[in-house]
Amino acid sequence: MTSAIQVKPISGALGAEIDGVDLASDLSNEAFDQVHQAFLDHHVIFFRGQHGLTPEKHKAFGRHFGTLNVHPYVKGMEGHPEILEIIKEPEEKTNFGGGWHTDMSFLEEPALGSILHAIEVPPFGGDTLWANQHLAYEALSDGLKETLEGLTAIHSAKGEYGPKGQSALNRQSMEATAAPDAPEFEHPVVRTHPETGRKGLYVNPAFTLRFKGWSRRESRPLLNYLFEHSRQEPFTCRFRWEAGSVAFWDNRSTWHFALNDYHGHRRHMRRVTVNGDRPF
Ligand SMILES: O=C(O)CCC(=O)C(=O)O
Ligand SMILES: [Fe+2]
Repeated sequence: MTSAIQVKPISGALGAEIDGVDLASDLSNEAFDQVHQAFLDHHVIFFRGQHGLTPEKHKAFGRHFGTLNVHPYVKGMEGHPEILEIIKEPEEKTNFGGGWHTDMSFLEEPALGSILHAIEVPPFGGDTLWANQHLAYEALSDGLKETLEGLTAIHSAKGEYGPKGQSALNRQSMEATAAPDAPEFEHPVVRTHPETGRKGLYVNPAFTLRFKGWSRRESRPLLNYLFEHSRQEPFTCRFRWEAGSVAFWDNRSTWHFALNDYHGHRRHMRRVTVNGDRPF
């Protein structure tokens, strides 16, 4: 049987739009395999016009890939604890996800992927950017690659969700709990993707605090170098949302950044987060 699914890359680095899939319908095994393969090949995939994706269907699609996460610090949607309502009201100044990060690297088993559904979008702005962390790793010198291979990093939510955090804490439209005592977890700096075997950088500006066995001050210069390196334009793509658009990204191989450039307008998204495994 031939399939109507089409995969159209949106940049040379990562990201592809998928045509011919209704995420609210029961996907055939063949369609599901194609979506999964596109996800692995392109690291973030986009679907347009998914107006029928109810909270139940959104969760059902996520469950194809793993169990669903209930965020430890941000309150979920009424009746759907696994769904985060990411809302910015017109008068709010800060936004959720407004700095480069990968979701939930502060857990022992960080998120595999996140599935974001646009409910209401501003007339301009509010785009999201992604950065391919395989490309970031591959662009490093052999010497630095070798050094980083031997390093472990400490991740925690205590900064972002602590007193000076940039996250959802100071926002009215999303209820977040302060977590100044959030636990620390160790992850390798160079992570091997569990499904493709490809290596990538796995540190990020939001949740990586320092290298294991190094002080914070010692870690800062090298971490800052990696943070600047990893966000370079040739590693990125940028997506323009419409109501009904869906993005499904791989948190094991990408960073993302939600632009906050639509003051005076409302933006409302819903996210389902798929649990992942322990990085190695
Ligand atoms: O609102 C967005 O575009 C992305 C926000 C974010 O970081 C997330 O949903 O994980
Ligand atoms: Fe995020």
